[in-house]
Amino acid sequence: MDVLELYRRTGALLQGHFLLRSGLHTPFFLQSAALLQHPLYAEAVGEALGRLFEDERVDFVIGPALGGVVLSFVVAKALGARALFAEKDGQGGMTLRRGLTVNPGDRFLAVEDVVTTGESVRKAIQAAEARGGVLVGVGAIVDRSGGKAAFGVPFRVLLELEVPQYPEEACPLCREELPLEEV
Ligand SMILES: O=P(O)(O)OC[C@H]1O[C@H](OP(=O)(O)OP(=O)(O)O)[C@H](O)[C@@H]1O
Ligand SMILES: O=C(O)c1cc(=O)[nH]c(=O)[nH]1
Ligand SMILES: [Mg+2]
Repeated sequence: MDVLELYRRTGALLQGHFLLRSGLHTPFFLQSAALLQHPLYAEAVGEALGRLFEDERVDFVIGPALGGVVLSFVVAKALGARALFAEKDGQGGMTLRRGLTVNPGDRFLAVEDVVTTGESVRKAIQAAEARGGVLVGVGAIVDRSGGKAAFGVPFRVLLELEVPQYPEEACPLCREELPLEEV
């Protein structure tokens, strides 16, 4: 599956000067919602990502809201598992709400649309582990961490993307005074 072509085709590959969740700046932003709004593309992505974990006997899939909600659903459908999502808890972490539950010992796969530092998906993992879930893998559509993200379990992705990302003080786009976009 040519994931980058899917982002391009759906207008989800943005170029400019963007502020990332981690505070880093970058000239490239992957707007996954623009891709996943298309059910057929979302389903194809879910099947491709699910296939990478089909031997893991997953009870549920979880992703950090919002980006991880649709993704969790389509991957879970492909794996015949439950689809959960974690939400920001207002204190810097993530939690399960809305009656979503974990049975102690449930094997789970964490999914993320785009991994930059991995902090967001890590918070969703912590929310599920706190309820007794056992992490068996992490999947992402795109890993743009430059090989830095690791979770202590298999981390499998559809696309590894090498894109520049800078701390604010070292950002050349800031030096050029290009307006910073918060997407
Ligand atoms: O690996 P990280 O450094 O944590 O960055 C990547 C995260 O940033 C984006 O989510 P964001 O928090 O912007 O919000 P959203 O999912 O609600 O769109 C994206 O969906 C990932 O969850
Ligand atoms: O790091 C992020 O916040 C991030 C990067 C990216 O390419 N897409 C996205 O939705 N978030
Ligand atoms: Mg997100």
